[in-house]
Amino acid sequence: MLDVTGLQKIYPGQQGEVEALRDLTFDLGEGELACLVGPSGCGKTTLLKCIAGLMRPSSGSVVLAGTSVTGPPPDMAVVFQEYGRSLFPWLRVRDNVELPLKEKKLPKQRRRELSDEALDAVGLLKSADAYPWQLSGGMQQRVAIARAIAYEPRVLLMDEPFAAVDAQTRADLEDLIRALWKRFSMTVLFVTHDIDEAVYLGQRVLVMSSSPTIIQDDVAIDLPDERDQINTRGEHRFAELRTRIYAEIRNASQSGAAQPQEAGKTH
Ligand SMILES: Nc1ncnc2c1ncn2[C@@H]1O[C@H](COP(=O)(O)OP(=O)(O)OP(=O)(O)O)[C@@H](O)[C@H]1O
Repeated sequence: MLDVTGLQKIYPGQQGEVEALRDLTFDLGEGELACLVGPSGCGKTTLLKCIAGLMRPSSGSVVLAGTSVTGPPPDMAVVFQEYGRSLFPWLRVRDNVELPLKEKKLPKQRRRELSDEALDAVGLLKSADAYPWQLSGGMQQRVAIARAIAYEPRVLLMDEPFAAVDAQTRADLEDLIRALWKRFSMTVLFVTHDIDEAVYLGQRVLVMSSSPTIIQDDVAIDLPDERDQINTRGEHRFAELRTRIYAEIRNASQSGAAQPQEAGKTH
């Protein structure tokens, strides 16, 4: 579904070049929910921008459903961390959600159906006529998620989307993402620096090394599919998985890039 092969990104700089990504290779199957974690500054955002077609890699390729990504693909949506900057304050909630659908040139009635369904799915149908600034941070992020879902993407990319909300809201949004992923059968790539969040959400966690970056490990999350904030996080297996990933990230931060794992290898 999504194939990333040999991805490298070098930024030019006044004090020399920065090799943000060295050699990233992995693939996501249709309908998979994978999380990507790594130490601060390892290139998570850079990778997501390359996958979303917002930035050209220096070498390597991103292929979505057999087509090379050279610009924003039509069936991909992205949710960024900064919901405050991603919503237009002068547009009501519904108009924010429908804006990309207008760009898709969908007729008015279809736009309304999709925005109703998406706002209902995130529990905000009653706030459709409010302005973003009248809503809490968590509600604004739900609007951004509704906007992404209404677009009916095959692939949803999320870049640390819950970093700026409080712990309880974050837990609710995590459960919302898993519910939406099941309901809309999307392929989801979720970037986070929070290891517990990655283990709780994902079917798979890709661990990035420190910069210059490779995929250091690809961990299958063999927890039951039905997840629950209290019971799942209390499971012995949850603790084992988080400890393993935590140790890898700490080692990566201390020692720099490690040798790459075989692409797609799981444990
Ligand atoms: N436009 C740019 N020009 C030069 N260097 C850049 C640019 N954008 C990012 N970098 C560098 O590339 C590396 C990766 O940055 P990136 O923002 O992708 O990492 P990140 O993992 O998302 O960071 P964080 O965890 O702090 O959000 C960093 O060393 C950063 O300084």
